[in-house]
Amino acid sequence: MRILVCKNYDEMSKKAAQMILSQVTLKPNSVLGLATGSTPIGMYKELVKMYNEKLIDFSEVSTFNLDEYYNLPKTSDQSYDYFMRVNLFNHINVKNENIHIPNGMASNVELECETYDKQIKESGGVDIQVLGIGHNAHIGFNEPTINFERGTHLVDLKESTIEANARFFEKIEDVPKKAITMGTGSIFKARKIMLLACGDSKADAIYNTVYGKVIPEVPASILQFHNDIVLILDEAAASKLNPEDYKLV
Ligand SMILES: N[C@@H]1[C@@H](O)[C@H](O)[C@@H](COP(=O)(O)O)O[C@@H]1O
Repeated sequence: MRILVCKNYDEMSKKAAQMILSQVTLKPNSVLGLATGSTPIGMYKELVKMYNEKLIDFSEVSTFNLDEYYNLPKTSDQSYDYFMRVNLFNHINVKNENIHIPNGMASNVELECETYDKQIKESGGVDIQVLGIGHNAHIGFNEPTINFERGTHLVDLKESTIEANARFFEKIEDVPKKAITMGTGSIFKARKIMLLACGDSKADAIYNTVYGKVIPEVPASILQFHNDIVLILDEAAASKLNPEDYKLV
């Protein structure tokens, strides 16, 4: 695991955007695995800036998002589809047909999950997967559980995740109780993984991800086994790590 620690959120966001820039420059038809949550918003802002400065071209890029709430229409301003359009897709030249986000309103969820996995495979697989992390070390919406799920699936959200995400909704009762998420297995298949975390509320999850046992109760711990993973953290999220294990950037 490579761990880079940045002074603050803005530096973390810039570093992350530079990695996407390098990826897309080297391979213009890259397949990007994208994440939602508040953590990557700064990175998306940087990417939009780079696009406006003509430093990056998304015309051949494909994207696959990690997850979507179940039973929440795309048009809801809390859907991840809406989030991605507002924070990134509406501002860059990615082609609509190259954007993939699980359909949380699918009437046949099993088929939706199978199709999503098939589409990832047919695209050639994810070149770089962006991840945030939940307080309980969930990645995508892979909650702590008793086994690592391979592919895209429907998941029951933990009470703590519902509480953490309630800040985006008017009231906690409005937070969906289920979501469709890529499996830990699908995430792990990405050629490169970049996990972003900021703030001291993520310090324990990061500590367990880096030093803990590799167990499905700590979903992100499986990343210890990936051979091309970088954690980009701010100082607060890295505060429980041994400074010998990271590089200050
Ligand atoms: N499904 C998303 C995750 O992909 C994200 O990593 C997590 C953390 O979000 P935040 O970055 O807002 O802390 O939130 C949600 O649960």
